[in-house]
Amino acid sequence: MANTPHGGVLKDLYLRDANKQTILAAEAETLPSIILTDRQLCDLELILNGGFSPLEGFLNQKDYESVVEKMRLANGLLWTIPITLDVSKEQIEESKIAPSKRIALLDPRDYTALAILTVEDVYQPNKAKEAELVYGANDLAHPAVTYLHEIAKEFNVGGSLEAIQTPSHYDYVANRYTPTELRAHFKKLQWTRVVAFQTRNPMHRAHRELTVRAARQRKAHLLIHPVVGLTKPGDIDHYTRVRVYKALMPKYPNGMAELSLLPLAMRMGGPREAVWHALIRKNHGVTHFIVGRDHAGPGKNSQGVDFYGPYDAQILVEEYKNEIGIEIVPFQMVTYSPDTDEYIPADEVPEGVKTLNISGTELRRRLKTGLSIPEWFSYPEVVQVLRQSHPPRNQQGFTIFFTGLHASGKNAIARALQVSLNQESTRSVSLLASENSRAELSSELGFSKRDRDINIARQAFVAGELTRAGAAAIVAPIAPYNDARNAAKKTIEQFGGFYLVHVATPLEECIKRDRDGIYERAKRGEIKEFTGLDAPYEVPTNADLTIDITQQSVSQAVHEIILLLEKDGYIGSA
Ligand SMILES: Nc1ncnc2c1ncn2[C@@H]1O[C@H](COP(=O)(O)OS(=O)(=O)O)[C@@H](OP(=O)(O)O)[C@H]1O
Repeated sequence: MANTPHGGVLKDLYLRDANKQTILAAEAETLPSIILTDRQLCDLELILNGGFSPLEGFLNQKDYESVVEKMRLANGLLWTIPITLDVSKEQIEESKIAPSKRIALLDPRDYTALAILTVEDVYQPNKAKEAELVYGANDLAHPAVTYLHEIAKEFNVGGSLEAIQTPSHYDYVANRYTPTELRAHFKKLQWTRVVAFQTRNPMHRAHRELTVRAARQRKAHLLIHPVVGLTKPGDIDHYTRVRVYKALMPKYPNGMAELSLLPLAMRMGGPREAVWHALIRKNHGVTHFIVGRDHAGPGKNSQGVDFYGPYDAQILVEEYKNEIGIEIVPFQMVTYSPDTDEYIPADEVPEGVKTLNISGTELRRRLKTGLSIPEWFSYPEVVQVLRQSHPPRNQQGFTIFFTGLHASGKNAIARALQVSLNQESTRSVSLLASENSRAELSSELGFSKRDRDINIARQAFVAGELTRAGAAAIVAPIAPYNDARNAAKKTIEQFGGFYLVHVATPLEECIKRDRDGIYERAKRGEIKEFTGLDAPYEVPTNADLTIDITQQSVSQAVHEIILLLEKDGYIGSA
């Protein structure tokens, strides 16, 4: 028998409202609407499918205050994380949001109406108090507190929901189960005792060992139930993680474990989040839930101290275990003993016995540099998935971003660099020459600061996309302004390497080298706002390389760039 939902009844609003969905969809067309944020979309999905039972909507003020202060809904039922629909003053005015009004809630990706909210109240949350009581500190080092203060809007709208349709998913659709579907699946498999494992990270041998031990101890089957909604900023993307989980599943004995993806927006709320996670699993029909060390931990606060103690989450779930109604399986991380070639719980390691571990940071370093990842740590199939998503530097894309005055020689160096890089067979090389970029991307733009900034942003966008795809991009605009160059760096470096090369040829030399006589025309006033004459060139202070073509040949300049790329591992074999 699957576990009883929290509050006794599974609030599957899709099932409840199935026979009026056409009418609701037609009504939604006539209503004012709110376009949901990514987090609100995740929350909505779990309210509508019963994952957040007993909630049937977003918290009204009474429930919100009670959850913040007492970890309970106003009716006394345990609930630890406030699930709120935040809106701005402008949204309230525009959509005339007020008690008893009906509002359509739209999917931000395609504006499909997913639900209708009947407004109960509109209230202003005390964000500082929420941060203190729910997350333990009003400290912006906590991602949920940053979200609260910097992303969430000023007001909350409370009210009940009617379900029109589920948000569409286009990835791993077959692995996504609603609570109703999961309960039916357990029934079909004749699973009665199920221990769920929550994760937002890739899984390796230690996790397989830990979950099998938990199943063995409780004579239960296993549900691997990872979060694929929103996790901690900087986490490995869920596409990669799901491929990892799929590579890991065959490592369990046949029939022991199932994988289901949970579209949850995590808050990294430690102890309170652990209780919330347990309630969500209970709603999915699970009977046991693993709570490990530092469950849903956000890391360190602004003083460099951990927000929560490593076992705070275990302590809180233990305190409320009767009300949660799911058996908590507290678990120590397991660690590898090379002498006996086995994994043992960290607290059972005998005195003096050597153990090995690889931290998440160390793993990321090894992936980045292409260093080996030992078999005792992970399965070759898992490592292969991680390597595909984290190719070593010599397979990653990069951008060489030249900046310098007209006729500084940057175009000649850029062209020579393109030829030189073409000798390598590993990447395609794209040169966005200044004249091409102006003609193809920015033909309507002139040379005001605003127009130049837009021109640079467009080139950065294209270079970023090329870099993301693993290519080498070379751009060579004048790019006279610091802020535009810095913005370009930010756009591009999230996808791969970025190098700013300043071709620092002095103005007098540029004028001498200017065969087309452009500077002469500018001096005569035929061209206005010309960089170096009557428009500024802000000399970069953060260039990765500075070249002066009066001192160096084109060949030498290209070689210096090649040396830089080699040093960082972008070219040559690792
Ligand atoms: N007012 C003014 N100021 C600077 N340059 C001017 C101007 N008007 C036209 N040109 C010609 O346009 C080329 C520079 O375009 P960019 O796209 O590189 O400029 S910017 O980065 O947007 O500032 C540059 O050519 P190249 O240096 O050969 O690319 C200039 O000849």
